[in-house]
Amino acid sequence: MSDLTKPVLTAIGVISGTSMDGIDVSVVESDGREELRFGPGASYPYPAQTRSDLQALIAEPERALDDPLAELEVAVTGAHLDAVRRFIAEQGLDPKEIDLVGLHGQTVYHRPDLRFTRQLIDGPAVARALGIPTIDRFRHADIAAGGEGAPLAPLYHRALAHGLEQPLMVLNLGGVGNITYIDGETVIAFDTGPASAILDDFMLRRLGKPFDADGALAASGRVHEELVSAFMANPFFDRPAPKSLDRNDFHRRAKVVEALSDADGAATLAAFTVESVVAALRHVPKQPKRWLVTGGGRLNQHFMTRFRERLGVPVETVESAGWAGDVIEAQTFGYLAIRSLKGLPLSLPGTTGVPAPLSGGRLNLPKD
Ligand SMILES: Nc1ncnc2c1ncn2[C@@H]1O[C@H](COP(=O)(O)OP(=O)(O)OP(=O)(O)O)[C@@H](O)[C@H]1O
Ligand SMILES: CC(=O)N[C@H]1[C@@H]2OC[C@@H](O2)[C@@H](O)[C@@H]1O[C@H](C)C(=O)O
Repeated sequence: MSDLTKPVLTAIGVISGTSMDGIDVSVVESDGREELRFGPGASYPYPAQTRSDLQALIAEPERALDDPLAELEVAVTGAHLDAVRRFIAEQGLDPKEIDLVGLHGQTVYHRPDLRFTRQLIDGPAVARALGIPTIDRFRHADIAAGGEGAPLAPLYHRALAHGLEQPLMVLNLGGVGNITYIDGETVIAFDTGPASAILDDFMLRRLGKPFDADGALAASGRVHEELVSAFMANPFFDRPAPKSLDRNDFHRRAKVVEALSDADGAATLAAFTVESVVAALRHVPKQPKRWLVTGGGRLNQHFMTRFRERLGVPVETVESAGWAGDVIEAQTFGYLAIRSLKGLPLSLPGTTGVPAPLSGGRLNLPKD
């Protein structure tokens, strides 16, 4: 095992996001503060059976409250282990040079109001199998302290944004949307509302497709403005930050588009997402000078066009700042693993609502 007390560590970060499209893996080198270099990243799909078992669980996620989900956790952990092994082999990395692996795991149910969050991953098993220390359970300490437990990417966004013009808004369009507002020492973050997940579920239901490629269907439809207004009347959008969401929080309400055509339904759901992002401006002190968009939703041209029309300041993908949009979340959990090991905060009052800056994560040594 390497010397974990050295100032700069090399970590592999691993996450499977709420859209469950696969496992993202990336490598970062950092002192846990501003010093930051990132290497390659890659994504590995779940085995089909694991993915469909996860999808079945997500349809009734409250099961996670009293079911240990042991079998599914073994499958998810195995898929993570395979992904890390493949990544190390494909990238020609020397396992001895990897100090730490940060394992976010697969979120299956997130209910901060119940002080409950569940990510499937067995960090100790991965540490033993790889012979490398791992960090898992990134959200637990935050939730236990009364925080939202999410989003956790903001402190990584702050490190990336060092030296860029501010105030800067980073928007992650994953299954759920979340923003990080960065203005010097001020960091404000929260989940904005639905993003890709409601549109993905609609596409699957209506057309058997996993998502609306490039936003083409949404762009071809007509927005049902009354439904958008009714949706935006939800008190969530006025609720001050911090706030976080479960993947399925808006699904029942989004079913109101059921009577619309495929194109109009997609256009209306996309408009929900766009308006919920615009509503984020209610909860930040200044107008951002620039928005940088990450997450799979940045590839949806329709979203990007509508944001540019609605936000009135430059809106670009994170690639325009040299960041790697496909693996930024994996990098996040590599960086946060290093911070966890050093006892540095993973969340702040402005990012998750914890009473004071708080560290977290569980360290699993290979020989425990
Ligand atoms: N070419 C594309 N056109 C339109 N949408 C796309 C495209 N590629 C990906 N997406 C959208 O991005 C989604 C995946 O985004 P991402 O990988 O950021 O989600 P995630 O990391 O699982 O979510 P979260 O951040 O909520 O955990 C897909 O489900 C799809 O909706
Ligand atoms: C509980 C959970 O897994 N939340 C995810 C999800 O996906 C996007 C948004 O909702 C964000 O809150 C979070 O992920 C990112 C990586 C975060 O913690 O910053």
